[in-house]
Amino acid sequence: MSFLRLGRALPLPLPLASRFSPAVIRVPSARPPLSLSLPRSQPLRMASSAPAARFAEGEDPQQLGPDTELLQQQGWALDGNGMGVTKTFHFKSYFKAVSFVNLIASESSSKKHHPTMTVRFGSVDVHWTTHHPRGLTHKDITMARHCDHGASLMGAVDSGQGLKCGPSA
Ligand SMILES: C[C@H](O)[C@H](O)[C@H]1CNC2=NC(N)=NC(=O)C2=N1
Repeated sequence: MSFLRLGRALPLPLPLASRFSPAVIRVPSARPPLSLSLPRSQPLRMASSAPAARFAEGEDPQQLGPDTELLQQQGWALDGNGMGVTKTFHFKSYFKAVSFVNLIASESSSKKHHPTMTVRFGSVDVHWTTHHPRGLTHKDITMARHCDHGASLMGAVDSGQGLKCGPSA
C-alpha cells in the first residue's frame, strides 16, 4: 500500500474554522440596558451626597439645626462627616488674607477654640469643629459667624474677584 492511497482512504481533518458553527464564533452584541422597575407611587429620587449635621453630645439640636442652616445660606458647608463647617474666603491681596487669619487667630485665642486654616495666595479655607465633645457645637457656629464678620471687615470679595496665581487660577 502506497502512502498516497492511505491518504485518500483516511479523510484529513477539516480546517478549524469550518468546524465551529457561526453561533460559537459570533461576537456577542451589546447587552440591553437594565430595566428599573419602581412602584408607580414612588418617585425616582437621586441619592443625596449632602451630609447631615452631627451635633456634639450636650448640644441642643433644636437650636443648632436652624443656626447651621443659616450658616449654610451664608456659604458655609458641612464637612464630610457632618461634624464641622467649612468655608473659603477670598481676598484681593495676600496681605489681606493673612490679616484675616490673624483676626481669627486673635479671637480663637481668647475663646480657646481654634480653626484649621489654609492660607493661599488670595484665599483662606476655614474649618470649624469641636474635638471634645466630638461634633458640631455652638462654639463652632459662633466662631463661623465671627469669621463672616471679620471677612467683611477685611474686604473679602466673591470667589471670582479674588487674587489668583498658579495652575489652579
Ligand atoms: C483645652 C483647650 O481649651 C481645648 O483643647 C480646646 C482647644 N481648641 C479647640 N479648638 C477646636 N476647634 N475644638 C476643640 O475642641 C478645642 N479644644
